[in-house]
Amino acid sequence: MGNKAEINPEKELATGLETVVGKRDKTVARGRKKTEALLNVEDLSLSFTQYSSGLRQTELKVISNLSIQAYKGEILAIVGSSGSGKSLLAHAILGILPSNAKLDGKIEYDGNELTQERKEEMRGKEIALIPQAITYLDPLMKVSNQVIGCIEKENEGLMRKLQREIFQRYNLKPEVERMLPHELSGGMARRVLVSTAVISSSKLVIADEPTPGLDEKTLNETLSYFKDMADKGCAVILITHDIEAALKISHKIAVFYAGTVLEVANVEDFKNNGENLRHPYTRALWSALPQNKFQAIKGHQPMQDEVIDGCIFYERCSKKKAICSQGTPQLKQINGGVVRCNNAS
Ligand SMILES: Nc1ncnc2c1ncn2[C@@H]1O[C@H](COP(=O)(O)OP(=O)(O)OP(=O)(O)O)[C@@H](O)[C@H]1O
Ligand code: NI
Repeated sequence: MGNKAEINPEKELATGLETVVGKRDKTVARGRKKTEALLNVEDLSLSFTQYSSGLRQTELKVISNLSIQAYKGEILAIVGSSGSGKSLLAHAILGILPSNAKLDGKIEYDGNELTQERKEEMRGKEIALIPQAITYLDPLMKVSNQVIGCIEKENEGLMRKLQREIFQRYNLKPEVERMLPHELSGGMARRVLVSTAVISSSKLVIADEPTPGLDEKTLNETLSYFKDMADKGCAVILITHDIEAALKISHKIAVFYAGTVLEVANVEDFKNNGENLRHPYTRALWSALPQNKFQAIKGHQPMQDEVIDGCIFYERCSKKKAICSQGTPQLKQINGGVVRCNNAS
């Protein structure tokens, strides 16, 4: 990343792309507080309609009562076990769920409801997804054309210039422009995907597990791209299994479990002995970190078709009381974070 000081893509992007992309969202309500979230997800539920034998229709609930916020200039990490609903949340925000999905609750962007129409309008422009795999790119289209996306002829020159600057910044040599996706190495592919988000001048960037299998150097490099985006004023959502990586760059950590959020903690809460963490599951994740001796907890996340009356973590919780088996605990604000636990105070 030795070229960083010579070019200033942020400035280029801020000026150039206003002209190119043209219509930015002008629906921002005036006089809103600066602290308002760029993305506000409230009480989101998601289920899939499924047909079993004899055309019997069933609803499989995969996300329930899920609330999170993302703020400009901040990185929100989303962690949690496999199947806890992390990718589906990203797909719900981008409006790319399959047709048998039923979504309830509120998704607001910049103070206004994010309808399916608005999601489609903003996808790849105002809101970008950095997918996990290069398979999301068209295998038959040159890399540079995919990074630039669909643009009007008169803007092509400016976009090519921006693309070259961004490639240079991310250490992608000029010949990469003419390559097809299968010609890229794993690291190059990741940088191409990041470039797609950067050139889009998106304000909300969602990265879905961008780091698995990376060596230490490439991992840190990838993390630094997200930090750059947040420093530039973007709201970044980083979906990851790698809590240690998340702790390096994030401001807040949302802990997902079986389709809901059990805690949103500040990164500082993970320091020292983790005693400021609010939920027993987050504390268990903390104990499972390598520096804390990988202590695991017994049991597994409930399956979607299991009916659970009380707290979703009840079976595995070491602090459970009788009340925890009856009804879902309310989401409480504690010490600058939120938690869904009867015992937290
Ligand atoms: N189209 C679908 N129909 C039915 N169930 C689905 C569908 N898509 C996803 N699911 C289920 O929803 C749950 C949440 O999936 P999701 O992909 O969001 O998990 P995740 O937290 O991203 O997991 P991972 O960490 O493994 O990527 C999973 O149990 C998955 O099997
Ligand atoms: Ni996923």
